[in-house]
Amino acid sequence: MTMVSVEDVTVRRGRRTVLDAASVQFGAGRLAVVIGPNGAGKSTLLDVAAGLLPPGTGRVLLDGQSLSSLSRRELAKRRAYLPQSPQVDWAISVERVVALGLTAHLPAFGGLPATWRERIDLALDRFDLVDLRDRPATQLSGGELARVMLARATVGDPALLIVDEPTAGLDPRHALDAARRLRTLADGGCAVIVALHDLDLAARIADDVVAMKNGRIEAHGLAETVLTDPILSDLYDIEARVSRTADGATIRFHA
Ligand SMILES: Nc1ncnc2c1ncn2[C@@H]1O[C@H](COP(=O)(O)OP(=O)(O)OP(=O)(O)O)[C@@H](O)[C@H]1O
Repeated sequence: MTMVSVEDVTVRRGRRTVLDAASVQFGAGRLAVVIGPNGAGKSTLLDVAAGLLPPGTGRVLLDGQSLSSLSRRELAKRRAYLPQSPQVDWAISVERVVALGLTAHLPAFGGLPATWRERIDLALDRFDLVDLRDRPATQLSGGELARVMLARATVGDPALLIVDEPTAGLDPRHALDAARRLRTLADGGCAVIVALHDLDLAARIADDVVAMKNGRIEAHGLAETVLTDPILSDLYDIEARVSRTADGATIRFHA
């Protein structure tokens, strides 16, 4: 079943068209990576798919229902969204930040049910945060905070997870680890949409790739059909060479 369907969506910012008649579908149990140069419109597409930016024209459906018809709580229960460079504005413990990811699922009043505590423990463990649970989130390194935000986004087991550059600032071990977690979530049935600049990582984890440039979707489909020399060379205006490896591909650019 298709989870998210972006249908002929155009978004304008001022006089500029930053998303131009974009149509693409994201399926349950699949991990789609959105690639493209700076300013291509990746974050705009993610914002539209997350229901955070209303399309100027066109529509976005989640399991056949228009996103604009869903209540904010219903949307928050079903999809999690993690923006590029998220911030924490005041001192709050790591554990509390992760617990915020459950807000839409919890009763509006009363204590935290025990089952949800287990979920928080699991999320902390998954992202290697157990030792940091009582630390103020304002006192973490950029990479530690990125892991906390991934834990928050995934603690409620969303059906749709949208993540903008989740590995920026992560060291190689934690970047690979975060990418594997996203892969595992997709394998468990979640529709995962990730914007990534790291194309080698994209080749490792993606089922599908959406290639964007100048607000347009230039190509989309199975990762191996999009991550090719001609498509990447056109996309980035620099010669690209893709070498297939056992667990994905290595992509090199030549000036
Ligand atoms: N709030 C805004 N007002 C006006 N223009 C904007 C706004 N946000 C984004 N844009 C423009 O829209 C275009 C697409 O931006 P977007 O953030 O979607 O690109 P991106 O592919 O995610 O880029 P990057 O790889 O640099 O994160 C860019 O040209 C950007 O300057």
